[in-house]
Amino acid sequence: MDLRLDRLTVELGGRRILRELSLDVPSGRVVGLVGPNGSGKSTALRCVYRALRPAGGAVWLGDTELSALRLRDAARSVAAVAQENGSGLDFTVAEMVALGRTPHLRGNQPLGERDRELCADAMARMDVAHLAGRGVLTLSGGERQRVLVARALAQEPSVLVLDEPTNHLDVHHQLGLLGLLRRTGLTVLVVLHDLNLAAAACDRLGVLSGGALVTVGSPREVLTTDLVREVFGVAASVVEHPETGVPQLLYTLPETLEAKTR
Ligand SMILES: Nc1ncnc2c1ncn2[C@@H]1O[C@H](COP(=O)(O)OP(=O)(O)OP(=O)(O)O)[C@@H](O)[C@H]1O
Repeated sequence: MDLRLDRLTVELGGRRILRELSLDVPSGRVVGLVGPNGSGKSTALRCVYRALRPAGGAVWLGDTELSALRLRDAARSVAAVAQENGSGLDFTVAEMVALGRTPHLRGNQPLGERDRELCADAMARMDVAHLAGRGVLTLSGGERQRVLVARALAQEPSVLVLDEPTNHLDVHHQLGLLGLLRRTGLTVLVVLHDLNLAAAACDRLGVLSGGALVTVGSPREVLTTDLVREVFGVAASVVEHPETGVPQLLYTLPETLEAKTR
C-alpha cells in the first residue's frame, strides 16, 4: 500500500515545526528520512502513526486519508516503532509482542493459534525468542529495541514506520534489521541518523532541514559532498561501495582539516 505525506504542516509551542512536507513512499519500498537533530523527522513520523494531528496537510494510505480511519483500523495498516513506545510497562517480552495483535482481536478475545504463530515468527526474526519470558524492563537497550520491532511485525501491517530503529543495536543487529526491512515487502518509512546505513538500506532518501524537505531521491542522487556540508555542516568524501556500488561517506574530523591547511 502506498503511503503519502501530503503538504504536512505542524505547529507546536507556537513554532512551525514542519512546513508543507510532501513525501511519497511507494508500496513495498523503503524510504529513509534523514536530517540534523531537531529538523522534524520524528514529528513527521508522529503524524503517520497518529500521535500528532497536523495543522495542515494529510497522510494518505493508498486513496484513504488516514484521519478518516478509526484508530483500530489504522493500526491494522500502520505499525510504528517509535522513540516513545510504552516500553516502561512491566510486560514480559512475549506479552509485549502479543500487544501487536491487539488491532486484530475483538475485546478481550485471547490469542488464537495463528496469532501465536505470528508472534513466534516475529520474535524469531528479531532474535528475541530466547527472551520470551523475561520482563522488558530487565532487557538491554538493544534487546528492548528488537522486541519493539517484533511487536510491530506481529501487527501484520502494510506500512511500517520506524524512528531510529538501529539505536542501541550492535552492528550485527543493525544490518540484520535493515536487511529484514528490505525483505519484508512492507512499505517502510524509517528515520535514520547513520547516512551510510541509510544509503545501503533505502531505495530513496528524503532530507529534512528546519522542518522542510531539502531534497528527495535515490541515495546516489541525494548524498553528495555539497549536500552533506550544507545540511549537516560536515566535510565528507563520497565513495562507491566496491561490491554494491552504494554511495558511502568518509567523514573528516574538523581538526584534521584544520591541521592539513596549517
Ligand atoms: N511538544 C513540542 N513543543 C515544542 N517544540 C517541540 C515539541 N515537540 C518537538 N518540538 C521541537 O520540534 C523540533 C523538531 O523535533 P523532532 O523531534 O521532530 O526532530 P528530529 O528531527 O526527530 O530530531 P532528532 O534527530 O534530534 O531526533 C525540535 O526543535 C523540537 O524541539
